[in-house]
Amino acid sequence: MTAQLIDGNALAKTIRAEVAGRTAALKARGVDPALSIILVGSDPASQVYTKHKVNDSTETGLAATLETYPADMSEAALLDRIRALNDDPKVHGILVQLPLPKHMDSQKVIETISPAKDVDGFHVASAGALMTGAPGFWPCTPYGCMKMLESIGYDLRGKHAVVIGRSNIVGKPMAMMLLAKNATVTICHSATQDLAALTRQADVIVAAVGKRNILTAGMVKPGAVVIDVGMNRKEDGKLAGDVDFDGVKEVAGWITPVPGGVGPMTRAMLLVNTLEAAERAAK
Ligand SMILES: NC(=O)C1=CN([C@@H]2O[C@H](COP(=O)(O)OP(=O)(O)OC[C@H]3O[C@@H](n4cnc5c(N)ncnc54)[C@H](OP(=O)(O)O)[C@@H]3O)[C@@H](O)[C@H]2O)C=CC1
Ligand SMILES: Nc1nc(=O)c2c([nH]1)NC[C@@H]1CN(c3ccc(C(=O)N[C@@H](CCC(=O)O)C(=O)O)cc3)C=[N+]21
Repeated sequence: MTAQLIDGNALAKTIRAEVAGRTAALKARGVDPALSIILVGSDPASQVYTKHKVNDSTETGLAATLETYPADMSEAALLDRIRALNDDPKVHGILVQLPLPKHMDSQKVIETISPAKDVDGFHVASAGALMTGAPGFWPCTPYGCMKMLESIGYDLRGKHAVVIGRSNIVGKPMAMMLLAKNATVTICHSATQDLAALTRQADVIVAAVGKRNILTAGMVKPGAVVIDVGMNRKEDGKLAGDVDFDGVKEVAGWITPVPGGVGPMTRAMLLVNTLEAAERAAK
């Protein structure tokens, strides 16, 4: 193996410790940072993820409440519940776990969350703030990827970053964050022609597609930094990313594993955003 590993578990642990310290300081000033998580339906994966988020929060001293509702809850009832949380000064962050049941309009639900409490960073106002460089919450997954690059002291200025995937929650905000650090950014998607020709020119590659082995060794320039956002279930039930880890690690300079890479960082950045929301509310 030539690549050095960027350990998401270890970095997330450091970040959680920082959050715990800042949370204690805020509590000493009489503000109890609080996150409300809403889960609609009983998707097993979502149940596991939301439980993880509650445990992470409690561990760092943040108060997290998980509200679960039946899959047939009406959209109107969910919007009413979000508005009540918007108006509750004791609640600093609101997260509605995705995906929502099919009869709901996810974007409408997200736009109902107050931007001041949008700790997922999915609101159109949060997206606009990121695009224009205004203060606002950054989506946790790309934010975590930026922290991983920062942790290795990587200077993005003038570097070519290739992002594979253009979703509103990962690919697009990732590209904006890299651009803000003065990288030259290429965004690839399902209609991209000759993906390999583009990735071979990249100093940094972020894979956020949701397909195994979308990035293989022959597509990577020696020494490049490879960040794997993908989460796929293998036939044996184990998690795998979008990157052919065993092949790419022989070529890349740095690489993130799955599991233990971007996933734990996403959860850590949710805590950072929630704490930030509480600190802003306390001002
Ligand atoms: N680690 C973490 O914390 C998180 C991980 N994830 C994981 O990251 C992955 C991406 O998530 P998300 O952005 O929500 O997914 P989406 O399905 O919303 O987006 C996938 C993107 O990949 C593009 N794409 C599909 N096929 C190809 C291809 N052959 N070549 C190039 N691009 C392609 C799509 O292009 P087009 O737009 O043209 O359709 C789309 O832009 C998933 O595996 C998800 O599970 C997501 C969130 C958090
Ligand atoms: N409103 C909302 N916000 C989200 O941020 C959100 C969401 N909905 N819906 C689902 C996706 C997915 N997501 C993950 C985050 C961390 C891990 C994670 O910690 N993964 C561990 C492994 C966990 C395991 O073993 O299953 C790892 O990669 O090491 C996984 C998935 C957040 N999402």
